[in-house]
Amino acid sequence: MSYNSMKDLTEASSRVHFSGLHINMETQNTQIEQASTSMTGKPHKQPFVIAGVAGGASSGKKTVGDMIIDQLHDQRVVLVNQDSFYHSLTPEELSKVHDYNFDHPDAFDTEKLLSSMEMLKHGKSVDIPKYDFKTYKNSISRRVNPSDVIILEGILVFHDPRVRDMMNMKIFVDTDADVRLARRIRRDTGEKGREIGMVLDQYSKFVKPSFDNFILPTKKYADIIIPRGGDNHVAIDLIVQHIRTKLGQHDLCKIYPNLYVIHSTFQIRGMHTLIRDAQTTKHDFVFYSDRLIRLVVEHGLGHLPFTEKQVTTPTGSVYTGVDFCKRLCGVSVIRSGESMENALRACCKGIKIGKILIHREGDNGQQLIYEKLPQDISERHVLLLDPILGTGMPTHSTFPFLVHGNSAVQAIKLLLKKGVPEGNIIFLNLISAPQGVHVVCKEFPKIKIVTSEIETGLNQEFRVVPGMGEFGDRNVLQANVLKAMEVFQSTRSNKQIFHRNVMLFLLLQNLGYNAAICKTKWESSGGLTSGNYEFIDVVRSDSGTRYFIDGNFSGEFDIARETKHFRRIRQHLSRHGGKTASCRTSVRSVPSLSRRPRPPLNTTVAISLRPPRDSTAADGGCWWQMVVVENPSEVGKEDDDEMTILPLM
Ligand SMILES: Nc1ncnc2c1ncn2[C@@H]1O[C@H](COP(=O)(O)OP(=O)(O)O)[C@@H](O)[C@H]1O
Ligand SMILES: Nc1ccn([C@@H]2O[C@H](COP(=O)(O)O)[C@@H](O)[C@H]2O)c(=O)n1
Repeated sequence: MSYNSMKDLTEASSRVHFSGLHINMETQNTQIEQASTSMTGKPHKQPFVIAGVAGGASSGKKTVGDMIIDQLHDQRVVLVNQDSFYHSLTPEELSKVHDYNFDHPDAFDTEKLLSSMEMLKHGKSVDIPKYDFKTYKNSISRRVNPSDVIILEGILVFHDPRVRDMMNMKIFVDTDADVRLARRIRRDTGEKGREIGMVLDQYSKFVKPSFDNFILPTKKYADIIIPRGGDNHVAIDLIVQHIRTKLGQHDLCKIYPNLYVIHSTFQIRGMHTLIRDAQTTKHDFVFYSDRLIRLVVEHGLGHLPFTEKQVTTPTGSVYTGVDFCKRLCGVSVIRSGESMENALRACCKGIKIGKILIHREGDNGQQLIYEKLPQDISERHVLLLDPILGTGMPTHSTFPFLVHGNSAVQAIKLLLKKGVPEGNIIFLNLISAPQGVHVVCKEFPKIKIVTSEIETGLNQEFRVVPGMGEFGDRNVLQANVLKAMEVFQSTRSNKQIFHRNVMLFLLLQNLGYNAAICKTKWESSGGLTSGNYEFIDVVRSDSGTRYFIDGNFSGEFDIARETKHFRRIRQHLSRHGGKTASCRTSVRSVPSLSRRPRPPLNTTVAISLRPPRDSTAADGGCWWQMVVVENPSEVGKEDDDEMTILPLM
């Protein structure tokens, strides 16, 4: 299997991959062949398989090509014949046609063949000439559109190395010379209306010598040699199976044999759709991401070594099976990796799980690594857990500030330092960016990466796209808050007790968050009514990101007379947690709110929408007030997105 160059394949591998339903099109005798885009309307990706079929004239190349197309009836396949690229004969050549060698490489316009294949390979339609064996000319063309599989068939398709290198699969049809000659006589005297004497003359003068000199020597380039051509159904079945496998794989899997993307089904795509949707509820996010993680974990466990084991069944029969590998452990990269621990524990009862925390310190991006790993880790197989593989940048890279992805490289290096053999590490991701895959697979070729989807890439902020947001934040904190809410449901009516319980629960889980009850109180002044507000202030210990947890956030905004504007804000706040900035935006979307001073960047913001007693500032009945509480610990930080609001309805 080879792409034109490694660079081509690397580029292709960063693109969106889609495997799904395809339109079956007629591949011959049509003026327009194949649709240019898949049914999704997405841009065409590089064809996955360019199969070259070579062999002597009348060996059955076209027959084999047609049989492959027939079996790949649910895929978009196109057959291109090398015959289409025969040079048209000049009047002079035509006058001495018996002396013309049609079996010599120079008889073909190989440059045109190459450029046409390049076009198809890069997803562009191309006009391919039609050759007329009676007039010895190519006049009209047929439009061929790009497809997922391109089959190029012809006596000399393996001759030019540039054409050969475009092929992912090379097939040589090996049919006995006498069979080929018999078929040729029948074809040339019948279809082409030639004299038998002329056919035999051409055979001995050009066809046979060229076969021996140019065609047979290319047999060595073949990946598969098919004896008996179209009669060999087993060989054709195997070829079709291989093409199907390749079509279902991500391009990156072709570069890195240590990368495994779990087989995608519509069920899996459905779960991905749910967890990637920013509107998905916390419950659904946790539930479906957990289901997907279990699949990744199970797939990863499948890569562990096993020993054969026989057991006796209750019927007294002997069952020959396998025994799981016992010496294994999990290691989660804190914090997002912790969200995978439950799934691992569910699959491997009592498994030891270590932790690695890569902590960024200061603006120079200097990293500190904390670890708590099993003492005998060097003797274990390690399932390294991190749901998102992002940049994969190694340390001292151009982007020292990036912790995501970098953490993967750092964590692996630490495991190696602890004596874990590289081949004993299985890195489990839920989603992986191609950039991170390149870095990890290149630097650690013996590590296996198991993931459920490969992403399109990274955006300008080096975040994985399409991605699913900060996984750890969406999952670990939310999962624990949800758990706490469930546990302390009975105290929910008393907000003070409920908040204290949830706060203590979070602290006791040792999640790497600091939590405190935060109370704000304000006096009435300048049109604002006095009031107070309480929430749980959660701060991520490493990055300092703040979260604002309120057991009944939307309840704060319940008023008797809701207006359209008011409802819009309330819905926005109750649907999902938003960054401070988006919260401000929505507040600003109400005209009178926007006239109020914008809170400074270094403050914690509490927003209350209770009607001020003496207010005349009504937006069609919507009263509001905004309270800005200075947060001394945040002074100096100018990050607008430091605080995230997680309303819990
Ligand atoms: N296995 C086969 N048994 C009988 N006839 C065959 C077989 N394979 C091909 N043929 C016939 O031989 C001729 C040449 O086959 P084709 O597939 O066009 O060969 P090529 O493309 O190598 O020139 C065609 O008439 C075809 O029908
Ligand atoms: N005008 C022509 C052009 C080509 N040939 C013969 O066709 C054979 C290649 O076609 P296949 O379909 O069999 O691959 C080759 O052997 C040429 O001699 C011809 O006779 N006249």
